[in-house]
Amino acid sequence: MTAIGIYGSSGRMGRAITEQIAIEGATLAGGTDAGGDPAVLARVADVLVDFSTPSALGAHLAAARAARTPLLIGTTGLTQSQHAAIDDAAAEIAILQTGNTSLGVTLLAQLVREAATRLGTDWDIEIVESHHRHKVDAPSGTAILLGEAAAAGRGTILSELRVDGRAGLTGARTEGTIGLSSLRGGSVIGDHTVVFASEGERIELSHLAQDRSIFAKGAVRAALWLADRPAGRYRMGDVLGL
Ligand SMILES: NC(=O)C1=CN([C@@H]2O[C@H](COP(=O)(O)OP(=O)(O)OC[C@H]3O[C@@H](n4cnc5c(N)ncnc54)[C@H](OP(=O)(O)O)[C@@H]3O)[C@@H](O)[C@H]2O)C=CC1
Ligand SMILES: O=C(O)C1=N[C@H](C(=O)O)C[C@H](O)C1
Repeated sequence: MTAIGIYGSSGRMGRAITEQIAIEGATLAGGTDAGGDPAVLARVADVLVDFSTPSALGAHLAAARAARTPLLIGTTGLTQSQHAAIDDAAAEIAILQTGNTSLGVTLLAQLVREAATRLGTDWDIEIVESHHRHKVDAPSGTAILLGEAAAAGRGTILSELRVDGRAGLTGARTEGTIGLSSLRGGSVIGDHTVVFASEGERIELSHLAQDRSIFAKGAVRAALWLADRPAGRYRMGDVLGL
């Protein structure tokens, strides 16, 4: 039976994934938190999931690579150079990196891409996300994922179009840009709305997470799928056939 190791096992997501592994009758190889040994866990696990913190990514990638153990990266707030390090490691092991492991957001990203493809640049795209007061990164990994889907629908990459937050005398909106805005408060698990706004009409595509178990279910499903994959960088869409 496939044994799953968890980096960040005592955190909110680590605990939800531990519960999900038990619900599915899968096997838990063990877990680490700050100060743990990622290399030992990588050697005993068949597949690893990382829901910890960006500063730990380098050590987790190195451990997974050395042990040749596939790795699912759910941690958000990653830099461009960390994405380059993931690409590098994916030449040797199977890696799935995603800002959201839920089925709903994976489908939403497809819908957003489709809408952005069909609607011209006179339809402004704005992404609004809300999360609990403990979240340390903004905008959320999901907002970035949805922004990337919208940008892909417009035939480009998010960094070409992205506008983060707005304050002060900003001037009028530049056509074709994609705005990202974040709210933080209370216990919100994770809400995302992609707004397509034109003259006289507006389309809003939303996903509202009501329980962290949706991420845990997707993470366990993706980890079991990833365990047997050859080296390469994968997406949730590959797991779910979307
Ligand atoms: N992709 C997705 O679908 C989702 C992604 N996330 C992302 O997952 C990450 C974790 O979220 P959440 O569980 O809410 O956060 P928490 O703060 O609750 O948990 C983070 C965990 O990581 C541990 N940690 C810190 N440093 C290290 C380290 N060097 N090695 C191993 N573990 C370490 C912490 O341990 P300690 O307490 O000892 O510091 C803690 O147990 C965030 O980036 C979040 O955005 C969250 C939900 C869904
Ligand atoms: O930190 C969280 O809680 C979440 N993080 C992910 C993100 O940054 O998008 C996914 C989910 O929205 C919950």
